[in-house]
Amino acid sequence: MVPPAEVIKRQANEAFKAGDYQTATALYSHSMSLDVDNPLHVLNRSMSNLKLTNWKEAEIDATLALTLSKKNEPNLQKALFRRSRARKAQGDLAGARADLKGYVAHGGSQKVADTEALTDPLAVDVKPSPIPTPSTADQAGYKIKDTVFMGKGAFATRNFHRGDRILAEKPMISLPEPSDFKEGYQAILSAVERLSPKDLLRFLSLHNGYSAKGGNIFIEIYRTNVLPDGLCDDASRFNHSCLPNARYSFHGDSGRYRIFAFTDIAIGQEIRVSYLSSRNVYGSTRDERRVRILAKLNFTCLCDACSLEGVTLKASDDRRREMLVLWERMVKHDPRFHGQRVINDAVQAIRLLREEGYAADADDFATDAAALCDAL
Ligand SMILES: C[S@@+](CC[C@H](N)C(=O)[O-])C[C@H]1O[C@@H](n2cnc3c(N)ncnc32)[C@H](O)[C@@H]1O
Repeated sequence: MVPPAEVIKRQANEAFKAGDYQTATALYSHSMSLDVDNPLHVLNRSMSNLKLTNWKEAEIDATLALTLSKKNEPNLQKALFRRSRARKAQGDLAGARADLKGYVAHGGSQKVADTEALTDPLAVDVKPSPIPTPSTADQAGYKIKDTVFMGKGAFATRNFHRGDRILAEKPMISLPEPSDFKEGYQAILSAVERLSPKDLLRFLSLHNGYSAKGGNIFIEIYRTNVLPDGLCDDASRFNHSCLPNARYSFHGDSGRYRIFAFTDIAIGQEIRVSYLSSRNVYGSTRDERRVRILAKLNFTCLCDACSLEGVTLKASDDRRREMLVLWERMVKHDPRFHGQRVINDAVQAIRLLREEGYAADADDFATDAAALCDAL
């Protein structure tokens, strides 16, 4: 298995070769953080910072590379050479000259040093990085930004009506649910290794909910953000709520994840989906949901329903307990004997869903009641 830091550095080098220095610099920052004692990451980042004319950052990177390189002569030469260019560009001519001297002392070419001393760093070929294309989010009517307690989340930038489609996004990684973990593990690593440098950077910027436990960063990020059949850039940013105002589903024909509004959603409101299947949400008490979410997803739910206390929490738990009983009774009803009772149960369940502020699944109860009555 190639260590994640190596995979990331390799893709950073690809971005660098393609002239995408922004992506390269950001990827080197990630690879450095995973392999802190290896000077190559920061040495390479000093070069991409030079390309971006980030002189101060390039100087700092080269200085760190010098410290980490110890007695590695080729690295020392490169670091001193790069730092001399960064220093010269900042007007520190004495510092730049001293670095070039050091470069020669560590085996660098005197002729190259003499030429460098005369070169104007601003005249060095600096290719502009490609202009970023607007993300799906900018066009769709939602914005990914910081929440108070849940990291980032998606917020409406226009009013949505119930039933509106909020997002349709092709997954960055599409993988069927693995049948066994070992096989899944390898498939995830291979899929991450195949990502383009830009997608790898997007992947690495996703939330990691498992980092405190160590392990492989690719697997951790994948586990935190995976939807039933893959992982998306934007869809994976929508937070969970036990009172969701939207839902996601995979649309096989277009190969896209789609998110639809369950309720009207006003500008500025956070759009939240449910990570659990419906009955596990509307049919469970706060404590049951917390246990399930912690075990399956490794976080403690802080949604509005889970943040209730005292009598309002008890009322919510009671409603959800009753909804589960109604649901279980409905599926067990024999329509030949219990036609009216089925309808009463469906009406009561829908009333409880409304009281709870749970916008989904009323149609499930209604459809089941209709199907049972039809069988009478
Ligand atoms: C798929 S990510 C969602 C986007 C994430 N908030 C981010 O910053 O990118 C899942 C993570 O978001 C946070 N999260 C989502 N819903 C939450 C909730 N209801 N309560 C607390 N944290 C939540 C948890 O840290 C979880 O591991």
